[in-house]
Amino acid sequence: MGTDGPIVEVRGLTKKYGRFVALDGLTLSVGRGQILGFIGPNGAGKTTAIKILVGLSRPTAGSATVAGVDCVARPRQLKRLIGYMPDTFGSYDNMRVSEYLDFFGAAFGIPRRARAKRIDEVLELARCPAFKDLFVESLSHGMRQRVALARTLLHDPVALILDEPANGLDPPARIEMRHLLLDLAQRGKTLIVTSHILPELARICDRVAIIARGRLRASGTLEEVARQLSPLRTIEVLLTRAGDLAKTEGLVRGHAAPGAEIETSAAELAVRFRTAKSEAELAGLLTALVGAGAEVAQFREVQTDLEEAFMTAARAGDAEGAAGAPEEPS
Ligand SMILES: Nc1ncnc2c1ncn2[C@@H]1O[C@H](COP(=O)(O)OP(=O)(O)OP(=O)(O)O)[C@@H](O)[C@H]1O
Repeated sequence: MGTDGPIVEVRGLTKKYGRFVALDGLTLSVGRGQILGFIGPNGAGKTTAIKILVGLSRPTAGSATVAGVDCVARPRQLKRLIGYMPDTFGSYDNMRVSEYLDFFGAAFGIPRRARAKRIDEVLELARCPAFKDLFVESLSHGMRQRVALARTLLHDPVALILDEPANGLDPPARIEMRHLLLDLAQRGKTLIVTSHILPELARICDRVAIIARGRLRASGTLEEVARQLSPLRTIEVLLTRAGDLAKTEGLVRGHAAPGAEIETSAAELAVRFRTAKSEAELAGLLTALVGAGAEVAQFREVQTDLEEAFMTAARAGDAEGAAGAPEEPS
């Protein structure tokens, strides 16, 4: 996956509303078949960036391309390459799902004959062929999300931008949506997905980009992002005997930097600590523990979760704002 060079490429993208900078030099790229989780607190600039990518807004500076096509200079060509699923469905009374998709297919300029076939294909892709003859207004929220996804696929775009696709879905519908998105990536689609349900994103994304106050705070795999936001990682030592806890804590304290956070849990038979030490130094600690007779069941790094990375990035944005970033317009 992701071997053909970037499909979506954003360089130095900046958007100002008057003196207010909503997006400040955003640079990122997403490869073919990759899923990028695009996250940030409310007002971070996600929608601003998405609007530029789908050709609905012009940047103040910088550039954005999809499959090499400039999002500003060539909006007609761009619309064929990109599928955008906003977080609202709209209201469509007295319309069956097939008519709804036919309406959008026509808007995309798909000839009538091809349209009928394409509607069956996208309903298959969105795993909802049984919805075809139902009235749109009778669909549940989860069913609508699948129909919206089918609509997004009608013109066979190379890249999909999905705004909060899992929002408001119950757990089974969320799992179904997750499988659908992974399936589309497998088929070579490039996906940019925003979500406030962070554990959900962590399960499907190859990479994440975190923005706050218009600026990119961290990007890469979840592990890389965690590292960019904090050089410290959490190591957990699990023991088999309570009698080894004090000895383990002592050795960890000797190894860690002065004043380092060390937490010992008798209930879990665990010692956890935050450290910036190298792999070789950690291997040395493990050797010392075993040499001292501690029975170590596990010695491992505890992964930072996306929620924690998100909060760190948001706090960095807030601290910067408090230090004098421009105020929002009234
Ligand atoms: N047309 C506009 N005029 C002035 N300011 C705007 C305009 N559109 C957006 N903004 C401001 O730009 C900032 C970024 O907004 P944006 O909608 O991109 O955030 P977001 O990350 O999508 O937030 P959310 O998660 O709440 O949807 C906000 O402070 C917003 O008030």
